[in-house]
Amino acid sequence: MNEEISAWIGEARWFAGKGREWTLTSQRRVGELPDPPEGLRVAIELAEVTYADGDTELYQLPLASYTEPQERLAHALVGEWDDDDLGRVWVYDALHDREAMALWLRAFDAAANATRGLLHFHRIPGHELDLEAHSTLFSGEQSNSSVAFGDDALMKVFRKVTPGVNPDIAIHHVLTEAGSTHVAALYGWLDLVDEDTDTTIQLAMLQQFLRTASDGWDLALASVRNLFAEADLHADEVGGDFAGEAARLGVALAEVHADLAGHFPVEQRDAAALDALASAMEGRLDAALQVVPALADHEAGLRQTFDRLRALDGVEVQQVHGDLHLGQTLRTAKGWKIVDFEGEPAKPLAVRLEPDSVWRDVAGMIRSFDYAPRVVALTAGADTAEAEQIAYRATEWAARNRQAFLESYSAQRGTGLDEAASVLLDAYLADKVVYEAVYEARNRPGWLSIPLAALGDPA
Ligand SMILES: Nc1ncnc2c1ncn2[C@@H]1O[C@H](COP(=O)(O)OP(=O)(O)O)[C@@H](O)[C@H]1O
Ligand SMILES: O=P(O)(O)O[C@H]1O[C@H](CO)[C@@H](O[C@H]2O[C@H](CO)[C@@H](O)[C@H](O)[C@H]2O)[C@H](O)[C@H]1O
Repeated sequence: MNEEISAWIGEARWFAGKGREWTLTSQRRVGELPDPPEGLRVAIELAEVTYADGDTELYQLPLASYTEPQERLAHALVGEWDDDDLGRVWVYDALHDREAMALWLRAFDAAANATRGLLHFHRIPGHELDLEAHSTLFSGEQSNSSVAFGDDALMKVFRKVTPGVNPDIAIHHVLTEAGSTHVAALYGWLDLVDEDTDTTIQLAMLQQFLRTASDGWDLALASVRNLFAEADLHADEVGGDFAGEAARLGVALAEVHADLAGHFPVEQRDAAALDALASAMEGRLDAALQVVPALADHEAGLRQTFDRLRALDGVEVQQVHGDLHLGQTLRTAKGWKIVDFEGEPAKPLAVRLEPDSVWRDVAGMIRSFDYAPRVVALTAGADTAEAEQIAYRATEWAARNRQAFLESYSAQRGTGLDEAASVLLDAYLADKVVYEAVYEARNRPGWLSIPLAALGDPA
């Protein structure tokens, strides 16, 4: 059984340890969903993975064990073994299984704030769940697993879990209660509460499903393709101009930042904190240079950018998104929504809840405005003459949308981009480019030229 579970984890999209040496060091059942039909058990298990260097990670595995094989779930089979209680069982990834997901939804609905053993189901009043809705598991490269229930609700099951507050739930909770129009409303969440060890692990989040929304990244790519198809026109002249949307995104982000500032602590950090921030950025550059040697051509300029932080007196910090890019935005008929407030998955939970500068989020979005035209240009396959023209237009598209976004963000916030803010923004932009260079080298080497191009010509 352990080998089958290990093989399945190793292949899973959400497993963060691909390419590293690891073993499954423990697995425990922490709860079962109530009222299953005869011949089915839906259990939530936690699997501990230990890496060769001693690091450990905990993964959530919701498993549906049937006493009969289920042909319809053949694609989601984890394994087949003898179980102490049920005898021979066929075990499937429960998220693919409509029967199992219906039980999960009913458990959320059963009673406000019900407790089932260690599992605590929390509900926010005000929305009646559609219990007849069929579940559909989202496909795609995601860190977690999301399941839609008809067009009513979306449940995100966190895969890599750690004790403590999950920022995605905490932030959605606060913004929902604040009546923010820029997030999908939170309907509920599931905690695993271990009173013996006094720890809580947040396992899942149930929220409004934005069924008709379009992904911001896809919309941006469509706009760029429109521009590239019109050889003689400029970004402001083609039908698919994105600047209006970029401006609306700026307003949405400023409003979200204002709501977050109203409900989480806002702190003033001194010059020593800025020194530490600059050192952290330099440290990330040092590590990145080992992975992407081409960064060495830009090292001096990057170090100067980080160093400029040390000349500032202080910085205001607050709760931010932490990992913002166009792929975390959804355009609905009613405006832009921002999703996935989990922060950078690679960072520990406690760090992700630490306040940061709003300019980190602004930098994240600006990087996306640079990526979109360059991604289209990379796949355009143009000859040399055309490539020059396309590169020019890519720069034009990025600059136009960056400006529209920044202007509307600053206007909504009521503060312009003063000198201190420019220094911060430049540092966060540089830090993100360094992060992206490593990300692309590891995950999409064909796209490494995108962050490198953002650093300009080598010094
Ligand atoms: N409330 C929602 N309604 C519809 N789609 C959503 C909603 N929230 C997120 N999504 C989409 O689901 C996918 C995964 O969401 P995300 O929060 O980024 O998950 P992950 O943590 O797994 O990266 C993304 O494509 C996102 O656009
Ligand atoms: O969505 P995640 O939190 O998993 O973020 C990671 O993957 C992103 C890619 O999907 C990556 O974003 C980079 O590529 C995007 C285009 O695919 C681009 O819009 C972003 O600006 C760029 O940073 C992100 O960096 C990484 O953390």
